[in-house]
Amino acid sequence: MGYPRALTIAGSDSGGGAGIQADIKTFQMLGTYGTSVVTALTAQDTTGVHEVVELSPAFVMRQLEAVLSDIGADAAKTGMLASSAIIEAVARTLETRPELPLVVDPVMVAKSGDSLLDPGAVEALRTRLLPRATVVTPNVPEAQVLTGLAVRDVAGMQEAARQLVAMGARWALVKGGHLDTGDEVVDVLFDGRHFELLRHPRIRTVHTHGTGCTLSAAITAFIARGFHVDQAVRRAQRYMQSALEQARELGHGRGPTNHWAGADLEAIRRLGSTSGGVVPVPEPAPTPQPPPETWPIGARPWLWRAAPFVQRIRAERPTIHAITNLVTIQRVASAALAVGAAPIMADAPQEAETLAAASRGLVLNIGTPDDLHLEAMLRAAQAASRAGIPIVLDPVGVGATTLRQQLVLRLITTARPSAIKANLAEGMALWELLRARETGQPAVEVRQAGVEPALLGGAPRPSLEQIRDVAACLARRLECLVAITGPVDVVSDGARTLEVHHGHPLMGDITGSGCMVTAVVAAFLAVARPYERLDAAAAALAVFAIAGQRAAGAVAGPGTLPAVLLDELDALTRQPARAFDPRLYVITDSRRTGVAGVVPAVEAALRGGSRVVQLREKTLPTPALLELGHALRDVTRQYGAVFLVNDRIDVAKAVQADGVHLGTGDMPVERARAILGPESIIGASVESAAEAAAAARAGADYLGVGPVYATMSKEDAGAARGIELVRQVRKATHLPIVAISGIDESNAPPAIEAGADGVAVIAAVMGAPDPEAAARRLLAAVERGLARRGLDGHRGGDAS
Ligand SMILES: Cc1ncc(COP(=O)(O)OP(=O)(O)O)c(N)n1
Ligand SMILES: Cc1nc(C(=O)O)sc1CCOP(=O)(O)O
Ligand SMILES: [Mg+2]
Repeated sequence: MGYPRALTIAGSDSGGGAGIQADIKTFQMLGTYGTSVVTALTAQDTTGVHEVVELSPAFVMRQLEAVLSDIGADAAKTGMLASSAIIEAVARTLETRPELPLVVDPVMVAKSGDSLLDPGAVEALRTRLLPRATVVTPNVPEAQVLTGLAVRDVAGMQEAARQLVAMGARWALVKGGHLDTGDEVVDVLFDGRHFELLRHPRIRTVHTHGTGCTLSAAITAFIARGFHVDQAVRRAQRYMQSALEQARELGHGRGPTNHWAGADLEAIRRLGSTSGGVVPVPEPAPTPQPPPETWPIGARPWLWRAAPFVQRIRAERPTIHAITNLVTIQRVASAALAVGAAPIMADAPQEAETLAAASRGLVLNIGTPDDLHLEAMLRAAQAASRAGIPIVLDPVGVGATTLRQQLVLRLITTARPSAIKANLAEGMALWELLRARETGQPAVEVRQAGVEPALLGGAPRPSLEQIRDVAACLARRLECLVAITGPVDVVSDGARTLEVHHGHPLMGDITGSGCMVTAVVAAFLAVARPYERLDAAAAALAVFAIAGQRAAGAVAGPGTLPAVLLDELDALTRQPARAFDPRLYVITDSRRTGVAGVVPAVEAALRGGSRVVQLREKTLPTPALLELGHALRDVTRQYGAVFLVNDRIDVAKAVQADGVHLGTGDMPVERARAILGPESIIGASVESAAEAAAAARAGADYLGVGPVYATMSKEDAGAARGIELVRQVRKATHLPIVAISGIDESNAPPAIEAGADGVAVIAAVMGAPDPEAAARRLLAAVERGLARRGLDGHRGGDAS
């Protein structure tokens, strides 16, 4: 494997603290091979910029072509670009590499106050580079110049970020160091839909020369290594904080930051010593590859997972605008309709923008790539992109012709889809196409190690592991979900990869099943929250595959399959399985509420958003338990929540609860399943990864993982194990996990970030003076944890 490659296009700082020099040092430190295109030379030191010599735009272009055509790049950044002519040269060359992630650091003024960009060049920066930027990283003064806004506070930074994204940048990171926000610096990260406020302590140092260059170089390095933009930004900020903290005195003015931050200086020193021997240069850090997730084979957990999305689709009836091929147009419309969405099949370019902007999801299927469809797709894509509407791209037959390849590249760069749904051949062709564009070689000549030989020349079908790898690599490259469908469907966001083991071979014998599933994915994404998108896409694939499986079992052949498939899709989504939404799981305790207070407290928790309730009463006599059970069953049904009984299978059956929760000393899961049947929900308590794996094998549907923190509610709970227990169990299973014991609003987010899907509580809700408000606050805390985990791109733990 070669090195991840990071390219900087910037000016030289003879003082070495900023510009090209800072970038290359940062690239090297962060495990990437750095290359450079110099735009200007500055005679500069820590006291200021003494003279600037610009290079000719033609020579800048020459350098850029040299680097890209030979070494290539996995990510690039721009820094000081000096003039509009240089910006134009850079923009024109980068147009030929639309897939190359680009970090634009809009350098205008040095820390010393000296200008580094012609005033006339700001417009070129705005119109030629911002639309090409994967992420733009202005500080407050730069954001003001680019947007014309007066930025005085965080709200102003948010507005500036919004405008920068409206100008075409995919992400905007507006850095707040210049604002007076006390001991804390707040940076704003915006992806066109959601703001993240990234807070970090202000480091009081004068040695800040090159901070902007270093941060943007670090972001570039992490993107080159395969991190999502948001992960790259967070990691880059951590590096930047250390570089500032560890800055040392150098020169007579504002000294540079310490690019060695975090390095093993002893090892580096030994490199040059005669006595210590040569220390091998460490291998660049491999792209993080968290273990793949495989969902259980059974359909039930998938249907639960899909249920919240299905319920939302049925309730909200999202409009899905589909521009699709002529062969399958009717099937695509029917599939969207069957899951409860409202399809609009419109391909006239004149109305494409209006309809796309008025929809909740856009399907772009390139199967009929004539001029009409092409123009309609581009117009709709841009409108949807601007409005933040999820776009699902189906690159039908992308390997077949250059026309389709060019169209896909244009759509990817101008529209930035939320998801790409491809079959295996298309996924492979896309991968090859991107590699080829990056190295400047014709696609057919790209033959590298790994999965690629298998893509070409009729080689055997790649293994599931290789397909997962391709999906994850494509997702990282394209910053979107990538689903590759086949006997096993694989979907990845670049960090997490899920598999769906459903479907039926007969599905391959009907025209347009791939096109249909694309519309279903669009409907699910239309109602998904940002951090749910991977799960939503996987659930869409699963629902479609399960419908296909059921339909195939009921028909004589492929002729009748499409009709029965639509019936199954309709049935599965019209009366969805009860959603098992484990985010807030509330457990009763009449010792806290009084027996008469149990139902009112549970009802308040349900109003506050809890969707799972467990009857756990260790001391009540059975008749009282039955009475409470009946009442709780009724109230939970009213709220569409799941109702479970602790320990007592007999009581669960008698009151027609949805299932039971069992501990290690209770009825074994297999025996409970035999008694309760396949549709009941059975939860199991586990205290280790081994117990989790055993419970999953035994057929548990979810796991209660604890004790996480200390509790007053269970006398025989063992010693608190902390969130590490959640992390370990998460690694061992793909079942839904609820963290339990001592959970409250303040400590719920870390448990969720460690991999739990929800929290199970007694005291935090049933012991609260206002259980409704307490439930609402706790659910919000869980949501915060889920959102953070979603942004980190994986289910629990830090993969790097
Ligand atoms: C969601 C959830 N997780 C764990 C438990 C504990 O069950 P168990 O270990 O059987 O202990 P008791 O609750 O029976 O004392 C639970 N009840 N719920
Ligand atoms: C029922 C239960 N089971 C636990 C386990 O560790 O398995 S801890 C616990 C009590 C949870 O109550 P609270 O939210 O008040 O701490
Ligand atoms: Mg028990």
